[in-house]
Amino acid sequence: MDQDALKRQAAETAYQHVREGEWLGVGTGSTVNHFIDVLAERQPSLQGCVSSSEATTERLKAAGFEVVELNTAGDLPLYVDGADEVNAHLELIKGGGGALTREKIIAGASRHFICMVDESKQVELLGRFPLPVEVIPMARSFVARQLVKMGGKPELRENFTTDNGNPVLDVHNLEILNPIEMEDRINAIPGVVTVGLFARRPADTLIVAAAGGVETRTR
Ligand SMILES: O=C[C@H](O)[C@H](O)[C@H](O)COP(=O)(O)O
Repeated sequence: MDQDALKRQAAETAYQHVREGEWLGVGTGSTVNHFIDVLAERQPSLQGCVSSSEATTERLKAAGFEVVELNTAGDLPLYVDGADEVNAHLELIKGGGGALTREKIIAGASRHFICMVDESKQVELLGRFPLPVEVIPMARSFVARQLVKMGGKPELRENFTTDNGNPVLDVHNLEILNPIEMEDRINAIPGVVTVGLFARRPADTLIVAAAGGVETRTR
């Protein structure tokens, strides 16, 4: 089975957690796009959606769903998103699509965070996927130098700014032995908007689609 079919299976499984009449937080990326396709087909009568990116907002609206600001919705019962890497503790690397900051805000505001991945995203140690760090433009070089001191190799994501208008540094070669400590250290560098490590707010439920079937794990 190809990766796209696995993503669709993970999305179908995540859909089973969607409740009519409630708010729904929706993440960003190719796996989430499958989830939005499922929403578009089933047309649940939601209270409304909160979106983590302009791209997701556009897709949700095209599928007929109302998208409101998080400020309007308040805390959410459910947030569904993908990830670039996940470990056994359901800690994640996110931000391959650059939506990390809004994703982390919505995850923080949600009671239940479901993460959907295909089996290729599972790792023992986080960090093989370059760790995205969104930075304030004037702090870009300063933050990069601090990341080098931490043993990383930051690369500016070319021709890219986030929905918040900021650049992203993709940090290679980091040994993330303690994800919570690493998240705190990087977030403490002045000029960092968000690091794409989700260790302080890991997923609550992980849906892994593999060739042998879909597995659901909870923390
Ligand atoms: O910024 C993007 C998000 O963190 C995505 O959830 C992540 O990059 C995974 O995306 P995909 O489902 O396309 O692999």
